[in-house]
Amino acid sequence: MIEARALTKRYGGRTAVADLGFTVRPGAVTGFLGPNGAGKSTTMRMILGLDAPTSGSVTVNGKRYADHPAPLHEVGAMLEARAIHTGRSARNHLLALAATTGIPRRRVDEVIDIVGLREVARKRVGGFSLGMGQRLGIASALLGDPSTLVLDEPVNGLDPEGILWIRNLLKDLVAQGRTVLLSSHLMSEMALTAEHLIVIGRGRLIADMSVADFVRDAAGGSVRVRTDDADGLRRLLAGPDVGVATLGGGVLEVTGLASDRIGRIAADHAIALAELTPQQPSLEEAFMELTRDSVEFQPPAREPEGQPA
Ligand SMILES: Nc1ncnc2c1ncn2[C@@H]1O[C@H](COP(=O)(O)OP(=O)(O)OP(=O)(O)O)[C@@H](O)[C@H]1O
Repeated sequence: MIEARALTKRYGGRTAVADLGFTVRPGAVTGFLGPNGAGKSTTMRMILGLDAPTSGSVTVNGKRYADHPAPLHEVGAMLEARAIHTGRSARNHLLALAATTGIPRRRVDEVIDIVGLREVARKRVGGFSLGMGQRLGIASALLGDPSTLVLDEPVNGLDPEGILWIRNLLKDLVAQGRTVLLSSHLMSEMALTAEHLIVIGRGRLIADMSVADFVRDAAGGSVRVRTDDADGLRRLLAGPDVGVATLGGGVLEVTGLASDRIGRIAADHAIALAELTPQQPSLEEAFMELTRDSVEFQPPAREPEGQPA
């Protein structure tokens, strides 16, 4: 369990994290999302005691990281997957890490098996692919058998097979009752991996919700309708909460009415429809909409096309 309370970090005059409060619970993968520079890495560093909060607090299993007598048994982390001495074998790297933290040698072979590196465990890490490096990073995080895992962009640069592997591993880890916090800037990836989302922008909390709620909220799109009688249908659809944009070529874009209702109104008035297509915004678009006001650099706003005055 990770709990942040009024967590704030300032670097000089710059506020990286501002008054952040959230709880990451066991048993579900929690995605930590935000545009570049939102403060994800800073927050993760504070969880792991690598950076001190300017004010507020963040605890793992009820205590600050530094107050745990054996923190590696409480929380495992992967911040930079490739920051590993390249001359050593994967096994020797893990053995050295285990030796300095009082973890038994047999745990090294266990984690090597969990991450599927047994075949290459005696090879030099310098020759590892990005995917193998990520597996080794996760093996290091699991070494102390921690109840909480903090992973910064673990799927970055991985091929589809590697992404699927991490996704399944994380599901297994939370099924064992662990707490997993996983950062990403890709909503589409998160929707497949996480069950809960914490979204931040400019260091502040924007959303703390289930992925199911996010997907449901994102589904409020428009409906594209094509007909030879666009003007007639437009008049019939008009209403206080309905928006109808004429896109040309007999195409209307309707908001505020479901497609089945539009089809029924057209049928009742004998208007033939050539097309009736609900337009769902992608999760990525919904995420960008949610964080729109908090991205650091924005392109100039575009005027919507064909919008009636
Ligand atoms: N050591 C530092 N000194 C000064 N400013 C910093 C430092 N670390 C981070 N920042 C600033 O704090 C803000 C948050 O950065 P952070 O790296 O936590 O964001 P992020 O969400 O992890 O972004 P990204 O997805 O790009 O990694 C940024 O504006 C960044 O420039």
